[in-house]
Amino acid sequence: MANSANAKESKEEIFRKMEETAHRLMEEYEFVDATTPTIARGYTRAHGDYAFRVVPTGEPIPDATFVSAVYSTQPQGCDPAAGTAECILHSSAAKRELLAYPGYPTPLPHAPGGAGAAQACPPYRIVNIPHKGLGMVAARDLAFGEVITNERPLLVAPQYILLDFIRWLRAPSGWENQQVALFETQRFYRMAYERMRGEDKVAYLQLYNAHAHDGSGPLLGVQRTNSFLMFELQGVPYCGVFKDASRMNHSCSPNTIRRIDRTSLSMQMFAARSIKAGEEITSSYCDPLLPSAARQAKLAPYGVRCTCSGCLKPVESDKNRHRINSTKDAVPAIIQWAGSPGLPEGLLLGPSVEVLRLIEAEEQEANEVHERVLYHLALIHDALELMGAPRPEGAGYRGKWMQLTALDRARSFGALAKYKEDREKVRAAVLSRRRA
Ligand SMILES: C[S@@+](CC[C@H](N)C(=O)[O-])C[C@H]1O[C@@H](n2cnc3c(N)ncnc32)[C@H](O)[C@@H]1O
Repeated sequence: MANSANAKESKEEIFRKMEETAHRLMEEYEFVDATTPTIARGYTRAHGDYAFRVVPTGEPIPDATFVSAVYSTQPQGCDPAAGTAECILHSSAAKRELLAYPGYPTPLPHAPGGAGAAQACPPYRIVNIPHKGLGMVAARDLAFGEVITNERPLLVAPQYILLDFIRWLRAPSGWENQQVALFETQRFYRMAYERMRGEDKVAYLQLYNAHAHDGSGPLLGVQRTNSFLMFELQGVPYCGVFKDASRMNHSCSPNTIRRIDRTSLSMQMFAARSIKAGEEITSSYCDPLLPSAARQAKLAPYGVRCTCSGCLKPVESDKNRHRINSTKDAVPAIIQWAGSPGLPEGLLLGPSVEVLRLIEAEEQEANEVHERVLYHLALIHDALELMGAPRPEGAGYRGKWMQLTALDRARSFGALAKYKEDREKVRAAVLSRRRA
């Protein structure tokens, strides 16, 4: 007992020291924001957005080094019932890029009445999960491809802490620099938080914070615990924090597929396989095809020790996942096989079916390799049909691939066009084989 009390004291002592350091260093600097009348250069105000910067007291900052952030509530005038996201953008160019996305802005896809009845009557409940805090469970049986969440983020912000200003902050050590970076980033977040609707403020602060004691501050702590990567702007990755989707716990064998819809600034989670009522709905916080030990190392900062079937039987699972991960684009090989009379019918079919079987055994249906393998199988079966050796499974593979690509409305049109093109190449190859 005495030992654990000492350990607790020393941990608290460390946190107190971290906070003191951040405060001491920040006393040396003056914080200027858009509401401060003294700000002169570079201050922008347009359409309710504003920029701010941090400057050291009494020192002019060269233009090239000042820190600014553009705050914007997005999308504007679209579908107010679906809410808006408060965006912290690292430059005006980033905002221009966000707004210039083709088709932007649109209402959420899967509007109520369609699949998005998900929102009016969610097919999930948020409940306590033993040893995991809150989590999401299926409120009813869900079929492959069903919409689970269909949500706009509460907050969009750069994935990494904006460290630029540390270049001119003369903190004595890397650790102190880090504390100041966390402290300052929290201030960036405060601006965005103040702009949120009341109910969104409450929802945001109710989210779990796994960074409560590392100097992050409550707003940044929630972002670091709950954000999903959404897109890049000017080469900078941006993440979103979601009221409901952020309640999903981790599994290395997740049962959801995640898609970002940029035209509506939203994210959808779909069932990656059948999910039974009461089953936990999960997402993966790391690359699930990494070896188990590497996954556990990536999950440690989230306080997650995964107990999915892959993590419980790592030797066999690592081997299977390595095999899945080795599946490369086989379209050129399929075309070559389709045009070569000497090659057996089952040459490429067998290995593709084997990988599909491993994907199902390892519950990796959410992985992009799943879509790739289904695509290979669709083309192989197209070739077999043209060779006069049709197999009944072909339509199933083709249908499932089409269902998967349709989940991403930005990509589905191009994917179908590529399929037509590749199928044409396969047809030409089979014809040349016949002539040979
Ligand atoms: C994004 S939140 C997920 C929702 C969270 N459980 C809650 O109560 O709001 C991430 C946090 O959930 C917990 N968590 C997520 N997946 C877990 C798992 N597989 N096992 C244990 N804890 C998990 C960890 O505390 C992690 O930092």
